[in-house]
Amino acid sequence: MTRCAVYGTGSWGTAFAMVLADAGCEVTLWGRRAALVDAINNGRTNPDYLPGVELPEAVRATTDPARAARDAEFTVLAVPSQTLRGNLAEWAPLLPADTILVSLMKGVELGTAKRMSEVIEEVAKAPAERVAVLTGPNLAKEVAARQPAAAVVACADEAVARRVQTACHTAYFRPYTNTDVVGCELGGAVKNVIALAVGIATGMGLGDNAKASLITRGLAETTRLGLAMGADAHTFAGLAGMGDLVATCSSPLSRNNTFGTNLGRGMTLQETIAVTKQTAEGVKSCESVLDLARRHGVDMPLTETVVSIVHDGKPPLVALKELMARSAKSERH
Ligand SMILES: NC(=O)c1ccc[n+]([C@@H]2O[C@H](COP(=O)([O-])OP(=O)(O)OC[C@H]3O[C@@H](n4cnc5c(N)ncnc54)[C@H](O)[C@@H]3O)[C@@H](O)[C@H]2O)c1
Ligand SMILES: O=P(O)(O)OC[C@H](O)CO
Repeated sequence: MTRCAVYGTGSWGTAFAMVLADAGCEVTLWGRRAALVDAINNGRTNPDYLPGVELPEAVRATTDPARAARDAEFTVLAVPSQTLRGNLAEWAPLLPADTILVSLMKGVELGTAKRMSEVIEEVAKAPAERVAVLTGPNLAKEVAARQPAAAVVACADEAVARRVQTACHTAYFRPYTNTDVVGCELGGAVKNVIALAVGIATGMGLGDNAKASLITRGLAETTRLGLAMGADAHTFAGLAGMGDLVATCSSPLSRNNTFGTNLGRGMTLQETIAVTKQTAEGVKSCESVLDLARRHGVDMPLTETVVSIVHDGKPPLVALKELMARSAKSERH
């Protein structure tokens, strides 16, 4: 039986562990808290992140990272993007030498502006051919309810992407493969920033025309950044780009979208953080995405606007007026 280790017992780590188990794998989840690990092993639930969902028998949990790593053909990483480097430095010496590392994360590291696969390669000293990324429109609660979804597995080595695809293919979860790792990762990270913008628009009471315009122009600036970084433009029309933008920007299940809605309704950043129980990656990654854009000389006005509202306290109404007053442009700009 294929052995998988999943590091992170949050909503997506747990939901993806279920997918792997349903696809026939034996999964060990690593979690920080003994009480949660105990609830998973003895109660067959994750009451903190997926209450009411019964976990398959093939999902077990441990607080021991070495035990999780044992004989893992696939090592899946599902912790917040900004803690990955520190977490993986601890786990890397425990991992089997030939394990395939799979990133579920949708963020860009603050300070270095590195994508998660780059952090993994660096910290685990793994070649790109052993690092895969799984992304796409995958709201954890829907996947945990076994509602149909498609995803993308990206890896520089297509054969490795196919191995990951086989390990997580179920009747309700349909992964495609792609070799454009840069494009797939950027699609996942930048959509969180655009979901903040759409959420803010919702909170301000703006209409569907405004939201559709944000989604579309958000995709345009994601694609511009991607092309400057060597990604394939087609990726952004796929599940990692358009697909994830549509899911995240239209679903109240999205933490980024909800975070933006609260800000748009007039909550302060501190108040919004206080009511947000899970990881909303865009809050930190908007700054690292803007950093990436500047490093590559790419204009990303929506990302810049989100940073100015979230981190510089610009009132959303002022930001909206400024965006609308930008000089007229060709759509292909
Ligand atoms: N939830 C989703 O629907 C979803 C879907 C696709 C991708 N993702 C991505 O998956 C990644 C994980 O998100 P999530 O939804 O599981 O988040 P979450 O907030 O539900 O869970 C995060 C997990 O990381 C753990 N954690 C927090 N700080 C930590 C630290 N310092 N060290 C070790 N562990 C720590 C938490 O205890 C928790 O188990 C994010 O990058 C997110 O964008 C989430
Ligand atoms: O809840 P969010 O905003 O982190 O979005 C979850 C997933 O990334 C959707 O694909």
